[in-house]
Amino acid sequence: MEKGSTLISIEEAQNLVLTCSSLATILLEVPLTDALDFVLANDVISEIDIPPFRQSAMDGYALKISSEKTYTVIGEIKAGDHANPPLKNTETVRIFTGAPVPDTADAVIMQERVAVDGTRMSPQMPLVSEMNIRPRGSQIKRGATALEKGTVLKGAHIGFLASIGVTTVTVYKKPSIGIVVTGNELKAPGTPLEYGEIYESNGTMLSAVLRELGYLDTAITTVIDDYEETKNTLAAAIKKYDVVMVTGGISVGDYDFVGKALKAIGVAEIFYKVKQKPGKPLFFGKKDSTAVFGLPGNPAAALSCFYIYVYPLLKKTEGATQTQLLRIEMPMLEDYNVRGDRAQFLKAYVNGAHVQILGGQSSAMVRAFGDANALVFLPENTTIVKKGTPVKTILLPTK
Ligand SMILES: Nc1nc2c(c(=O)[nH]1)N[C@H]1C(S)=C(S)[C@@H](COP(=O)(O)OP(=O)(O)OC[C@H]3O[C@@H](n4cnc5c(N)ncnc54)[C@H](O)[C@@H]3O)O[C@H]1N2
Ligand code: MOO
Repeated sequence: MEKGSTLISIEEAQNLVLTCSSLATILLEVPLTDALDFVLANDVISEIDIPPFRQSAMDGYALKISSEKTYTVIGEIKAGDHANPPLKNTETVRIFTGAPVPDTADAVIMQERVAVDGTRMSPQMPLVSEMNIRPRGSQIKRGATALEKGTVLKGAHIGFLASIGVTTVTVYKKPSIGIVVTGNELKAPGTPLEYGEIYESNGTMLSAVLRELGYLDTAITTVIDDYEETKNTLAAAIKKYDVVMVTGGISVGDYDFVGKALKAIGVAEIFYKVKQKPGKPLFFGKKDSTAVFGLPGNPAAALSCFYIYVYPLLKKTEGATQTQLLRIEMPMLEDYNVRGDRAQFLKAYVNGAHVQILGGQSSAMVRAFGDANALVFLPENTTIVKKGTPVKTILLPTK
């Protein structure tokens, strides 16, 4: 344990974030076409069978199976036709994929497996009852749950809901998110840098990452290292947004005003400092219904804390069943010598059957995050991880 501070464990911190976050109370009815990335607030019940009729899965011939070797072609049914001709024992209809299979037919034979001579059709393979016919309701039955409450709507879900005729869905309102970046050294890209200055990138990065995840109600505010200004800016952000992420100014330096300012404006500290690398000085607190994260100023540390702590809170707030990023075990591609004794999150690339720890792990360097599709978690006091050893691998969202 560090002198003069109480570092909590990663697990403790993650649990505190989840127990202290509350579900959105505002529900929205949105057109299905605008529902991507929202979370369903109700189960969606299908009002129809899908497919709504017995449907041909092949281009071929629909028939009633008999002992006859040859059938007479009496017509044709294509997708979208409403015909339902009664078939006698030795009759068949030409049929196409997606077309309704006549009630009297019990098999469809694909056209590659028949011999045709004028209106005479002879199957060239054994016929099996209901072959190449999609039963009515085989994808979903009327009255069944199509999608459950808590589902994060992806493109495929939107397609599935469209297929059962849904036009609007009830979803949780997504949290609004204020990003406050602190530091005298920060300049907006587009202006020349004076000695000692850097370009502001945390706000731009976090807002882009939020956009990737479907959070669009966000804004960035910049504040200099001044106690009064920090207090005023944070108080205004906390009043306005459901979640506030501050970056920088959370460590122990004389000009790190964020902690003091948050306390002064009445943000209750839930934890400050976590036994992890990067992101040791992470702060989490609450004021009224607003969750406040003090993220480290170092860009890669800020992003790492975003995925491990802020992401689950956002997901829980918007009602998602799955709040954590997916975790798998993957064998290491190469040996890795660990620096430091804190538990670590390392930028990594899952490549087929292995995971590779990327170069450029410094929390000041964000480049490797761009190449990463995962974070490898190594518990505290790990010294070396040998090639082939399975490690906990957290998959980053891909877009
Ligand atoms: N005496 C100690 N010093 C530090 C400790 C410590 O325990 N004792 N912890 C170090 C660790 S770990 C981290 S992480 C940083 C966190 O410090 P802050 O959160 O207070 O961040 P700053 O000092 O304001 O900035 C750190 C670094 O990041 C750059 N930065 C800040 N904001 C932005 C931005 N919006 N865009 C781009 N870059 C940004 C800033 O210029 C600094 O270089 O504290 C260590 N120190
Ligand atoms: O923990 Mo700091 O977040 O290493 O960079």
